Amino acid sequence: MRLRDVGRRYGPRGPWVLRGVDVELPGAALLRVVGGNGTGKSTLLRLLAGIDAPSAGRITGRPRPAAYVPERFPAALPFSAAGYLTHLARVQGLRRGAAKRAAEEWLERLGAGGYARTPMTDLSKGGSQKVAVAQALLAEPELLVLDEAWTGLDSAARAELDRAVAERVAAGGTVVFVDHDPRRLAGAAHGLLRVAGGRVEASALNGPGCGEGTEPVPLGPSAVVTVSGPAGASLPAGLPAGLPGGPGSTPGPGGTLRLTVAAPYSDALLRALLAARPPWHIHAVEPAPGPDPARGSATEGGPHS
Ligand SMILES: Nc1ncnc2c1ncn2[C@@H]1O[C@H](COP(=O)(O)OP(=O)(O)OP(=O)(O)O)[C@@H](O)[C@H]1O
Repeated sequence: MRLRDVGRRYGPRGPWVLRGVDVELPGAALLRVVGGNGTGKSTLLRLLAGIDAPSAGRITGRPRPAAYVPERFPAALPFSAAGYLTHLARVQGLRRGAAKRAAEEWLERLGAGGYARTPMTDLSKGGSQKVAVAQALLAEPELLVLDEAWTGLDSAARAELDRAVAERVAAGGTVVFVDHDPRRLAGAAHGLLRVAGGRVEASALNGPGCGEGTEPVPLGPSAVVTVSGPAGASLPAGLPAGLPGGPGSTPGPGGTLRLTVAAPYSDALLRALLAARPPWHIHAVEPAPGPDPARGSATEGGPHS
């Protein structure tokens, strides 16, 4: 997806909020948008999601389907939570049965199954935020745009949204998010979009071309996955490209490789390794060692397959 000389202002004589924005967003990437208050982060997200059109310039190659969780979700809708999501899934092209199942599955995953039949107008702020998140995940979007989507969710639902984000990226999608908490998905993002003075500056966080000072600080918990490759694979050069979470690798015992990844990415990383042809052999998945190096393995055992 490419933004070329994009500008946005509200009203024909309004001040330019964004101007001359020229960035390209990669696939299979998690991108964090940062910037001071009122600099235009939400404006940029609405342009990316296609909710607003640019006042100048062009946006091309938007992945489809695209989905968006707005900062403020209109909760006063004449539906139950499940009714609303089923309706949206139908609009997105799912058949009646599949739409109902997708709605129920996402409400369950987010811990909102108990109020699936509750009218939207009666939902708590947290309940309505779960519906806001569920509506964006129904159609397995290739582009997912999240504006403070974790705000108002309980910790289990926040962790579920982290997992859903990792799944979208593992499936080759682009996820762009803003969050006031700098620890949100810290260590997992592949790039930064910094909004300042009406401009947007993109920088890579993992992989080649990392700018100095833009390395992610791994504040969140990490997992270590010990693997060995298919026979004859050279380590780590033989690792499949574009692994979820951009894991770091260090040599492990007995010719194995230890991959360190932000915890929300561990399931997606395991799936990607097992889905590789030929598949990789998983020896252990354990929390990254804390300050105590004597801490043992959590799930040392045989291969997962
Ligand atoms: N619908 C609108 N009509 C008029 N002006 C708007 C509208 N939406 C945003 N703006 C203005 O555009 C500027 C950027 O707002 P935006 O919400 O995009 O910034 P932000 O960085 O997301 O802010 P915050 O950090 O407070 O969430 C602000 O001056 C805001 O007042």
